[in-house]
Amino acid sequence: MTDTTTLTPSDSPALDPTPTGSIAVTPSAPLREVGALIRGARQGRGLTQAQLAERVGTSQSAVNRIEQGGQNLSLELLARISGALDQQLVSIGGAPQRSHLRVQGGRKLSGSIAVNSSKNGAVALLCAALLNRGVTRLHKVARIVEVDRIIDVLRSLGASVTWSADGETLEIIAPAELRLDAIDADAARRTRSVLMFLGPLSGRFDSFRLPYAGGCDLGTRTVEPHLIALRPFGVGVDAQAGWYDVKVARDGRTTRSIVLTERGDTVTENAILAAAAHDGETVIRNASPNYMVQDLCFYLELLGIRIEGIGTTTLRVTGQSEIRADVDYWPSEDPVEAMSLLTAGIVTESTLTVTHAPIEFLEIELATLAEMGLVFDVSEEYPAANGRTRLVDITVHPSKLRAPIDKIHAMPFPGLNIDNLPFFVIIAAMAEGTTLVHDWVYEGRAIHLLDLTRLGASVTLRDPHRLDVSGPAHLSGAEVSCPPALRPAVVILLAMLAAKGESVLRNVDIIARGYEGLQERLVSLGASIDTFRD
Ligand SMILES: CC(=O)N[C@H]1[C@@H](OP(=O)(O)OP(=O)(O)OC[C@H]2O[C@@H](n3ccc(=O)[nH]c3=O)[C@H](O)[C@@H]2O)O[C@H](CO)[C@@H](O)[C@@H]1O
Ligand SMILES: C=C(OP(=O)(O)O)C(=O)O
Repeated sequence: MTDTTTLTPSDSPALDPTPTGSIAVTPSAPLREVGALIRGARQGRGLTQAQLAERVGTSQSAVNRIEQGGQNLSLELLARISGALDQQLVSIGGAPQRSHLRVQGGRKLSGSIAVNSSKNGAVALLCAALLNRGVTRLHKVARIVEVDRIIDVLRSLGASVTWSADGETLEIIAPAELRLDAIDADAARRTRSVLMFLGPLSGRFDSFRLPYAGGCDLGTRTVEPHLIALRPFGVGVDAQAGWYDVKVARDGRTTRSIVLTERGDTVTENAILAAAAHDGETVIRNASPNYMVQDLCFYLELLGIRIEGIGTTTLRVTGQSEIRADVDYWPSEDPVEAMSLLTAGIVTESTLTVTHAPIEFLEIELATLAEMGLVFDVSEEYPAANGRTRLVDITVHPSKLRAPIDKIHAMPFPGLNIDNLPFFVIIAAMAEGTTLVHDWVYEGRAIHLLDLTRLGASVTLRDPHRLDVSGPAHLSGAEVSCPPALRPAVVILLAMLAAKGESVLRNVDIIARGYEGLQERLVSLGASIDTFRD
């Protein structure tokens, strides 16, 4: 049997702090049994009720009621608890269950929606917080699974990481002594970002171990650039049986020069973190000036680290072996989420406003869209809560789109963001003519976008990096299994919003890795999306 929660604009499943009026109760699974399942899974993760409550955005007493079977549960809340515990919870009939979405497509969206802070900024800031012996308070961090994974790793190392009762603020206090042997290798292996512990830890330890890094299924992503970047700090890494064995040979130098072999985002962050953790001055050349790197730099400046050249490809970082500051920081808004929401409006031919869009990191995307005939308005700029990032509101209007003359390809910032490139595939599918989309960065991301053909889009693979996309497509509903890659998964969901009739997207849990409440937020704009489990 299938349990279904229907979400429509009028009953969007506000995950209120103490969920009462639930949308649907699983009739076949008595609440007590569900409560016991949650208790078991929570205890298995070594979490207290209060810690689970923080992650879900509810109160400890609500978790207690849920575990006792005394609290009605919506499937949406169950999915959220599953996400917080990183585990499929409800297993009606035995097999572990995954979430799926049923989309009634072809509806226009309307209204306005604000962009959340970014996944990629958040993970860098969480790793950076390890450097600070004072208290770091990060405000409005997105409640996403990727953040939870890093929090799990930080907690396993002995850090105190707590969400405020309103779920708005994350407080991180690094321990006096890190418990490196107790690292949660399981959580660490599911995120590539754990690599960014290399930089901070190299400042504090002469030898340590880190589990291999994970991430989306996008093809091979080497760690070599990270090792090259950290060599000037004496960092040597031996990769063995799922672990990086790291040794740091200190040579007393107080000036270092690093030339990055790739202008990668996390490698730049690792180099900055290592430079911040070491006394003296480090010059980093071929640095990425991308949004998450800037976010990290703004936070480090608050910690007292001097960084010249923020937003450029040459950074001069003056580090300190002892950093102790109590700081509040508001991570900046996510250009990739902004692009996702803009795409929702574009492909459904809606008038939709996306507020709090970080314009510096969307300029090329907007210029490309303008070439494709998109009609849109951009508001005056206003500062983000961090006081540094420039924001705008962007309103897209229904437009007759055409293929651009030239291919669309990504470049390190200030080029078109590689994580925004997949959204251009569905946009190109709605445009008149043929567009060549070139993803030279990832060996295995373009292939996931072939799933759009299931909905009637004309997308063909020239080779693993190049897609020919012809339009305009008249999409119609279909059943698709979610690709194991975050952005392609969201692209398929957005295409389903545009496709006439009913679509089903199976196994959508990966979306929660990088987006907070995406389904609910699309529903609040007029989309019809049901969440269900088999
Ligand atoms: C947590 C985080 O912030 N993740 C982002 C970060 O990952 P991250 O910084 O980990 O990206 P990688 O280092 O894996 O780089 C992505 C791919 O691009 C290649 N490459 C990169 C730069 C370059 O100058 N030349 C080159 O060939 C790499 O070899 C790799 O195959 O950057 C990626 C590229 O913007 C984004 O997709 C990820 O969302
Ligand atoms: C590729 C991505 O992230 P990660 O580097 O975390 O795998 C992404 O955000 O699309």
